[in-house]
Amino acid sequence: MKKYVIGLDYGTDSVRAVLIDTDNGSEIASEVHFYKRWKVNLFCNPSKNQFRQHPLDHIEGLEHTIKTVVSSSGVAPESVVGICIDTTGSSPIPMTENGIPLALAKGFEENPNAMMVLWKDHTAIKEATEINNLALNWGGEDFTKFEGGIYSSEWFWAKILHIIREDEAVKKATHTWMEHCDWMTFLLIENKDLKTFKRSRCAAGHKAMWHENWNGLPPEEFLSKLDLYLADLRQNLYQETFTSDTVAGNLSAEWAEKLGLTTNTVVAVGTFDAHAGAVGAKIDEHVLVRIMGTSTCDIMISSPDAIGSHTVKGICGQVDGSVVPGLIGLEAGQSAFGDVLAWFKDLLSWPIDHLVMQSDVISDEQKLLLQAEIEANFIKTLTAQAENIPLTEAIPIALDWINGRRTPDANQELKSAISGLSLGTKAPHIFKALVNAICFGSKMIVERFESEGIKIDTVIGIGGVARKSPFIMQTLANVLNKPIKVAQSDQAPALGAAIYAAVAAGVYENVIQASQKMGSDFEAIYYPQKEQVELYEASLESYKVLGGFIETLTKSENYELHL
Ligand SMILES: Nc1ncnc2c1ncn2[C@@H]1O[C@H](COP(=O)(O)OP(=O)(O)O)[C@@H](O)[C@H]1O
Ligand SMILES: O=C(CO)[C@@H](O)[C@@H](O)COP(=O)(O)O
Repeated sequence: MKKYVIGLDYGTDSVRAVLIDTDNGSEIASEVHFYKRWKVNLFCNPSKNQFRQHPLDHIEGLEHTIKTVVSSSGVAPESVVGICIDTTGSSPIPMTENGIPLALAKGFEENPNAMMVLWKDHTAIKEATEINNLALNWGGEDFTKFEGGIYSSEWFWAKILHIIREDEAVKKATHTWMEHCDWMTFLLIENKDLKTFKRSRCAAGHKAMWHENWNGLPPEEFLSKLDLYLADLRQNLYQETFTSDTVAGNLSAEWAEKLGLTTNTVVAVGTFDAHAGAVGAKIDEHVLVRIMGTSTCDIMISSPDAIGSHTVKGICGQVDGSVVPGLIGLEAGQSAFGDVLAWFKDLLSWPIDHLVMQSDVISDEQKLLLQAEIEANFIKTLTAQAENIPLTEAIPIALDWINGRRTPDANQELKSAISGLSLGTKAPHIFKALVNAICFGSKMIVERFESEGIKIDTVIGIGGVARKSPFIMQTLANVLNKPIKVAQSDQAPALGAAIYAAVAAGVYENVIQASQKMGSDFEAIYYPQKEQVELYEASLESYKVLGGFIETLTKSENYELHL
């Protein structure tokens, strides 16, 4: 009997499922579901950097996408041998004693603090600073050392600390917290015992300071210095963690029926989107896989012997088995990549949204047509014009820190800046400056890996921007001065999740073997252009000077008054 697996990828705006043939990785069916509540900005407050998602958005997406790929593929339910789920992270969810997300419990349905705190929520900057100060000064082990030496407000403990201090009712009603990838996995399987449920190594290691060296999560002695709540919570979390080639459990009878599958299907331990994406793109040692979409994640793997006891500074962690079991997974990234350009598009759209679309001069029907035309050509036209501006023309210098800086050296308090504006600066000049900025931010990550002794031979790009923008990919190849291969798959993270599912179901012996057979091929390669490389080197220096200036300004005593 032929065997199939399902990979599910929960992104920022939507969830995608793919049904994959385990023989060769070919995609038999796929389906996307956009989160309904999130789409209309419910429970979010961007001016406070608050981004929450309702668990019903995730349940609806789970049911719709899996049901659709199973029925549209026409494969026999019993031939679907495994499922694996990846999600964004750190995206923790408060859970009740009965193992349900708090926002599904009576009285908490509309409370954003009872919902999933999305990776890009930066409400916990103060709490992250508190964790960093304690880790450095408490006189014991520095528990941030395998997480780049700086704990981020995007991560597990900082977010929890923030919520429980803000909301007494949520604090009282919450029994445990789960990463999004763990909750989705827990939901599908038969075993509903919170104590024995297998949590993700990837999530725990990169975001919750879990490490074998200190036998799991940071000890109560450390957590209690932050808040007694955290020390109590630790008892309801976990000690052991598992890699995604492991079976978390079999599909429950209830979900098998809902999805049109059988209880023989195994569900693998959950993971993060970027790490799954790297597997979908055939990651290997000395290969940097960049997942370039709303944000970027930069993933590498290294043998434990090569990395030894060295801790790489300023990245989002090095974790045994977070990508490939047996190897150390390294993660870095930018908090905004495509989001920098999405912000600019939004800014330029203001007169369209507030004047053109409110005008009585054109009919509603014409407005709809106009809106569709603008949407189809907005980025395309800016790109075409920006591409034609030579680098020798005055182009502003911008920073990519519009949502703070994830790496190198996390600092989510930083903001973006643009310098070098003149009366001659037009929108395409600023667009080009922003494209340069996101590529310079990428270069800083590559420089950090290399200066820390992690050799990069090949760069692979996956994700929306990698596939949709040859302009950005060419700029990136010039800035990095390295060729970049772009993976063919539209759904590399979901494909990577499917690869984990195939190993968990016993179809392949290990992740590398399965990834070689099932991983994505490549559709394009961008080579650096010599003269451009030299010109970009000069602009990179200006980016570093501007960055240094903004960092100093942010630290200065009176700066907040000017915000
Ligand atoms: N042609 C393009 N040029 C530049 N940015 C783009 C282009 N197409 C999409 N984007 C950006 O890509 C991001 C979405 O990336 P995608 O990988 O599809 O989603 P996600 O990161 O949520 O998984 C958005 O920020 C969008 O602005
Ligand atoms: O930070 C991580 C993983 O560690 C990502 O989940 C996060 O950047 C979100 O990724 P997307 O930009 O939505 O693809």
